[in-house]
Amino acid sequence: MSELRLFVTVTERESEDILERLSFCFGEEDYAIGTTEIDEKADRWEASIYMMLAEEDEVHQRFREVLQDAYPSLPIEREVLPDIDWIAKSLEGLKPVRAGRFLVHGSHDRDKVKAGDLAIEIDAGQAFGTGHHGTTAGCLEVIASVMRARSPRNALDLGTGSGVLAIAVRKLRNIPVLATDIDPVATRVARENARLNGVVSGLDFVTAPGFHSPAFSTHGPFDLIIANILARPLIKMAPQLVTHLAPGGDVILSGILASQRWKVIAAYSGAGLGHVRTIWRNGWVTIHLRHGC
Ligand SMILES: C[S@@+](CC[C@H](N)C(=O)[O-])C[C@H]1O[C@@H](n2cnc3c(N)ncnc32)[C@H](O)[C@@H]1O
Repeated sequence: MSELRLFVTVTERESEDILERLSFCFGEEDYAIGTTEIDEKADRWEASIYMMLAEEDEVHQRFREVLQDAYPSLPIEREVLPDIDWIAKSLEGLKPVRAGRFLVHGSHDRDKVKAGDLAIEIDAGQAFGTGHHGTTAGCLEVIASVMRARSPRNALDLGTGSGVLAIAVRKLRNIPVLATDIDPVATRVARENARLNGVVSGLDFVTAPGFHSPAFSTHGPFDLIIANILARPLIKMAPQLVTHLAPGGDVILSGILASQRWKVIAAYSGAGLGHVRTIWRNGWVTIHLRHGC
């Protein structure tokens, strides 16, 4: 059965407000809700809610009620999402992926890199992170926007997997990056990927569960922390993660299903971080938070 997206096109500030209103109305129900930047210069954003086609009438009616007070004449648009072609999907792993300014590709696709692309070469292997998963792609997109707007002096990639996110940070800015993973195979693969991508110096790989290593104090506190793990461990480690964050620092979290995002945001608000934005990719969300905002 087909899926549908109902959305409104507004400014960034309005999209955040509408996201709040939608979550208040739809609460713990199983609808994915999200905001997406459409045009940075024109400050055009979409606030969307996703549902099955059969639920459209009821959700549309409730969406209209949500908008009634503050945005009575805002048109609600609709988009029917394509049914997933599982055969094509199984071939996706072979294709390069674009996210923000990055093109993540396998070694067989070097010729697909165009001038202006920030290319990261990762072959599917023993560690997670080829760019195809919604969480990796979401992190890459937010990393690109944070690096555009801010000037972090160092970064931590917690749960580095293939090393793709740490490599992305180094491709954008020549700052020291600590990349850690609980899995020693991942740190070995990530180190090898960094070498393949020509970003060896300033990038340290350490095997450690959570924050259990002296490396965090030696390299931190960090202006930017990226952690693509899962909602439950992220919630648990919120207080500890924040102690390794520099004042005013940015945090990018992923590995979170759309329905879990409020619990994650609440845990990090409780630890002193403000929500900057949430982006949605294939049912997964990536959350950008900032200390003291
Ligand atoms: C979803 S993958 C993310 C990989 C890569 N950063 C990306 O975005 O594609 C999560 C990674 O976190 C690691 N991991 C899971 N729990 C961890 C923990 N408590 N401490 C450190 N790493 C952890 C896993 O071994 C895995 O490599």
